[in-house]
Amino acid sequence: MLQVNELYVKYPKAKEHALSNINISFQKGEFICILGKSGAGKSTFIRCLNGLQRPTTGAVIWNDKDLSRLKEGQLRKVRVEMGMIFQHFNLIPRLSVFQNVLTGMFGKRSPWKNLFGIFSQEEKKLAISMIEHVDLVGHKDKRVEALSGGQKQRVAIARALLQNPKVFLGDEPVASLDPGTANRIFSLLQSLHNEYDLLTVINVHDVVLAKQYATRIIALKEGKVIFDDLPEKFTDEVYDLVYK
Ligand SMILES: Nc1ncnc2c1ncn2[C@@H]1O[C@H](COP(=O)(O)OP(=O)(O)OP(=O)(O)O)[C@@H](O)[C@H]1O
Repeated sequence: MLQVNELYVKYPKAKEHALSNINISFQKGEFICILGKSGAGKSTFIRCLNGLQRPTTGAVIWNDKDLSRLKEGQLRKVRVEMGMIFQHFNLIPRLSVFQNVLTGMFGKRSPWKNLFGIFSQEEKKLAISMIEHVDLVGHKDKRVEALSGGQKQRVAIARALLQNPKVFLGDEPVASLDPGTANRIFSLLQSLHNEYDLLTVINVHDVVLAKQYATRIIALKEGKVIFDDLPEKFTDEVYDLVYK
């Protein structure tokens, strides 16, 4: 479904590659957690999957298209199929929950409709159903800046879902949340993953969360894959290898 071939990324002026020789195949239905120390390359990797980061060499193949060869306009279309959530939510703080969720449709509509905020009844209904899905109905008209971190991440999840994505990507989506809230967000992601039959790929610091929710764990160290297997195979010895 999504494939990474001989992927290398080197940032301008950096001495070392941020990612080296990554070869991975992802299948629909997998719930994958990416682990690794700070600076291991997790964020760079996840951003390569939807073309936010261009590889220096190598390919990211999505439905027979090599994303690294697409122009920015073509990439934007592909990104509609890949919902993404972030550590700092990337919402518009002064807009309401409802307005923020509606922006998830922007990639599919004409720019002038977006500019004037014109949405059909059907589009509005869909946005409301996503807000229900993430359990925020009572907060629909509140400004996002008035919400808690966990609620903000729920808004971001609803916005990403409104794109009707096939892939769900998360770049440290629970790093700013307390452990209980982080667990509830992962539980929500897991149930949406199952309901919408997605491929989910999430970077996470918390090994316990990864082992609880992932169907497959990939660990990076210094830009290389050093573990790619079932969560139960992620033993204490592997932990030491990854984090020491
Ligand atoms: N824009 C950039 N310019 C130069 N170097 C960068 C840039 N972004 C990341 N790097 C470097 O690339 C390497 C991988 O960074 P990346 O952010 O992908 O790691 P990470 O595993 O996501 O780290 P963290 O958990 O701290 O977010 C690091 O050495 C980092 O310093």
